[in-house]
Formats: sequence, structure tokens, C-alpha cells
Amino acid sequence: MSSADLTSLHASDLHERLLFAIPKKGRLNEQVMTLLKGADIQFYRKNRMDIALSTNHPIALVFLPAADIPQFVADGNVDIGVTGQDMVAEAGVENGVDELLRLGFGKCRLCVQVPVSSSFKSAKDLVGMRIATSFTGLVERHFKELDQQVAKEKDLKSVENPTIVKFLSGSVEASCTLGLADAIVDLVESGETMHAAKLHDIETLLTTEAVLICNRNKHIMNPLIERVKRRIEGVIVAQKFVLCTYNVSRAKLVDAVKITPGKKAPTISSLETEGWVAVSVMIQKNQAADVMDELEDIGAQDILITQITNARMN
Ligand SMILES: Nc1ncnc2c1ncn2[C@@H]1O[C@H](COP(=O)(O)OP(=O)(O)OP(=O)(O)O)[C@@H](O)[C@H]1O
Ligand SMILES: O=P(O)(O)OC[C@H]1O[C@H](OP(=O)(O)OP(=O)(O)O)[C@H](O)[C@@H]1O
Repeated sequence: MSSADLTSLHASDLHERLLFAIPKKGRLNEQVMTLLKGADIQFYRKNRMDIALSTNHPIALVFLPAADIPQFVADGNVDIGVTGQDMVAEAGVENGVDELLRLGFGKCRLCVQVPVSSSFKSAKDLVGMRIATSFTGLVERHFKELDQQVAKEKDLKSVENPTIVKFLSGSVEASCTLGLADAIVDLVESGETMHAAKLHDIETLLTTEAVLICNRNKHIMNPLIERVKRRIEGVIVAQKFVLCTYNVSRAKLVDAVKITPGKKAPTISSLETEGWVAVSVMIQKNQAADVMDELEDIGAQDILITQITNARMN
């Protein structure tokens, strides 16, 4: 299909295509675009169109808010998608989706935060208070349990003042200063936003990262899902690892293998020079400098680090 044909789409154009939901904006969007490029899933997206057909695979990309993707996948309106684990938990659809792959970005924590000047020490101290959050599903479930716990401890059927959960779509951190809430539940990565608002975290409700999810019933039916997963996995491995090659004397090989055990085992080949071998092994990119130092210290020579552009691992 030429790109000209893709400017107007009909339901029949999606027939027999794998529907793949992509966060349409926000911090996950850019990273997912990089993954699609690395996995060679090409597409043409007309300005403002939320569906784009892949030009080299029977796939249609559907651009949706990250928060809506879990529901679309669980209901089977799309087959697979990328979103945050927090979004899956918030939508309460863990039973309708399978987590195929953790993607290693969008890592943060969903935390209960209170003003540093307050005396609240745990989420339980907030029973009966006002909590502002974008994650009302999760927070209501959490505080309903805490309300019940407190009621039970006081030998009551229910607490007199149940905790109030208020929805805010963004800038949640401002709500305590403005008197809208006594505490908030929001995401923390570096902690910069939290500290700037003079808040501190007293409990982590969940840790989260971006994931590739799939409708629970679709996985077995469509081999293309596994193909997409493997391709994306290859890109992630290539982003995380580098190839380290070096020469080392056989006498030092055991020490060398301890430094670079590899994902399974290093590849070792004999060299023309008597008593020496060449080693080729994958190592974590962020440990490359330390590994090179350690190899040099045991007498390894010609240590090279090479970028991996793609990989398939078992
Ligand atoms: N500070 C952060 N650090 C790391 N990951 C984050 C952070 N904030 C959000 N995320 C992850 O990214 C997901 C989407 O968040 P983001 O705020 O980018 O989405 P959005 O609501 O679609 O966009 P926007 O906030 O622009 O409306 C979150 O559900 C979470 O998994
Ligand atoms: O711990 P930090 O590194 O500071 O990151 C946390 C902030 O990032 C997210 O907000 P975002 O930037 O998406 O804006 P928002 O408040 O409008 O949602 C989140 O809601 C926090 O506010």
C-alpha cells in the first residue's frame, strides 16, 4: 500500500492487522518511537490521525493516552500495547492482560506524600483525611481497606469519617499548599517535584515501569505478537549491553570469566600465540569501564568494546 492510500482509513483497512496501542504523547511516547524504529516497524502517520498502518508489517498502530491503553487491551479492542504498570493497576485489568515484556524505562514509584511539616507517618494516619491524586481507582481501593482496618481496630462497623479521595489530572503536588488536600498520591522518580512542593513520601503503593502488554486471549492466536515481542526485546538488549572482546592468557582465563561471565557463557577461541585465547562476551553498557579496568588488572590485552545494534537472545 502506498503512503497516499493511507491518508484516509476505513475499518476494512484494519482487517487482519495486529492492533498495537502506542502512548500518543507524554514521556512514554518518545521512547516507544525509538523501540519501533529499532524493531523496524515502519509506518506512515498522517498529521493528527490516531491510527497508522505499518508499511512493512500487517500491523496498525493505534495512538491512545497511556491511561486508556490497559482497558483497550483487556477488552480486546486492540491486541497489544505499551503503557505503565501503574496504568494497568489503576485500570484494575490485571486479569485481562498479560505482561509480555518490561521495557526498562518509565521507572518510578507511586507514593503517598504529605507536607514535611505534618505529623503523618504512615498511610494509616491519613484515614479520614483528604487525598488528591490522578490514581483514584488505586487510591480508593487502598484507603477503603485502611478505613476498614481502622474501624475494626476501634470495634466499629465503619469509620465515622471515611477517607476522601479527590481526582486531579495533573500538578497534584500543589494541592496540599493550596489547602485542597491533606496528602497526595503521585509518581516519584527523582523526587525533585515532591521536594519542591515541600512534601515527603511516607509509603510506596507500587513501583512501576513501562511494559508491553497483550490481551490475555490473543497471545496464543497470533504468532505476530511473539514476533513483535522478540524484536522489541532485541532492541532493549542492544540498548543495555555492549560486546566486549579481549585476549587473555589461559592461566588467567578463570579470573577473566569471573569478571565477564556473559549472559550465558563467554565465547572463547584459541589464538595463534601459544597459551593465549580470545574472549568475546556481552557486558552491561553501564559497567563497561569498570570491567575494562578489572580485565586490564589481570593482564588481559586488546580489550575492545563494540556497540550492539540488535540482538536475539534465548
Ligand atoms: N516522572 C516520571 N518518571 C518516570 N516515569 C514516569 C514519570 N511520570 C510518569 N511516568 C510513567 O509514564 C506514564 C505516563 O505518564 P505521562 O505523565 O507521561 O502520561 P500522560 O498522562 O499520557 O501525559 P501528560 O502528563 O503529558 O498528559 C505514567 O503512567 C508512568 O508509568
Ligand atoms: O520525581 P520527579 O522526577 O520530579 O517526577 C515526578 C513527577 O513527574 C510526573 O509529572 P509530570 O512531569 O508528568 O507532570 P504532571 O504533574 O502534569 O503530571 C509525576 O506526576 C510527578 O509530578
